[in-house]
Amino acid sequence: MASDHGGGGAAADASVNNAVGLGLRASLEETTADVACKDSQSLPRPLSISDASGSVNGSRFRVAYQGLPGAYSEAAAAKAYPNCEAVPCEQFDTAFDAVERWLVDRAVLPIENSLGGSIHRNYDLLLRHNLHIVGEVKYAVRHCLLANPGVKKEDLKRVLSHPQALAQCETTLAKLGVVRESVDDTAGAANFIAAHKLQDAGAVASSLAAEIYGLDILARDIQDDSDNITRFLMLAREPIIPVIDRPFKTSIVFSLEEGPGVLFKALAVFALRDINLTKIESRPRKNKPLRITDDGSNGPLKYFDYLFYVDFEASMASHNAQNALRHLKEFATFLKVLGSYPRDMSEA
Ligand SMILES: O=C(O)C(=O)Cc1ccccc1
Repeated sequence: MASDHGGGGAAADASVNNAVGLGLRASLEETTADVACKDSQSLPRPLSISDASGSVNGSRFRVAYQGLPGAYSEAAAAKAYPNCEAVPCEQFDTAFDAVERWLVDRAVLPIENSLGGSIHRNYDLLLRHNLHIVGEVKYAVRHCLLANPGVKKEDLKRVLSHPQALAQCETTLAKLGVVRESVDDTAGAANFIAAHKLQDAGAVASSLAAEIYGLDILARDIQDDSDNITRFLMLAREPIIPVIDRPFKTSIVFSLEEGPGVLFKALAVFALRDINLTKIESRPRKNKPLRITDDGSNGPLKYFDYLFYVDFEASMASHNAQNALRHLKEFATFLKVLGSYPRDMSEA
């Protein structure tokens, strides 16, 4: 399992060491599952943006996630940091702020899914905040169709869930002929239908969410493909120190000049050094969406400006990766290393 904490490996983690110094290290007595299985009345209240008191109340390693207990991000946090305290947050920004303000040690961010593809908004968040990627986990998501006790499939007129979950269950939901409604997280959908005792609405969420919110499971494994893997990133205030004695991955973001072959040239810096790319994603450059160039004869031309997010299989501690990035810097108009971290080699 890929973890930047608790494994005692060679990747010295500056922020974990800080956390230990401040007494924030995870205790071993209570697991995240223990926390998640308490009844919903005693569940931790999600952090909101106004929770700036800095009241770090215990000694456990704290991992913020967006959503309510029973969300898949909570399970991903537990996979990455087995004895952590998973801290539910209303929004991703709250989770990121909580790390920046030392309220928690890590934030978890779902970034891509084998069925639904990239979670674009979360790519944008990586640049908006100044956190570092320190780990990744792949988690096999198994969706259930949930409803209040007594409600049958035929009663359902609408189904609520996270947009990725709805997309991953498209075939099942289309067969049911229900209206799909997007909400912030899967467990939030389960909580909503339970709290409002809805008789005509279901939720797509985990079996744990069914248990927590007292719902019935009408169907299990309703995702379009049984191999439904989501990749989550672990974010911290400080980068980890990369090593070369185990498989590492590095995530970067860059932008390029306009012109023929520029992306080809950028990707060649990796190909020339035999560095394998595992992901490329382009996003509009939000603070500078258009590039204006003057080609002389036709006057000013407007082009869309893009950011390219690339993951490659090498550690920033390797000369190969350093040379590739030095080469890329020669012609990239912007380049940032988002993190160099151990690859999750586990079965999802
Ligand atoms: O809403 C959740 O439970 C999440 O953690 C986000 C998500 C949604 C669907 C698949 C994977 C992660």
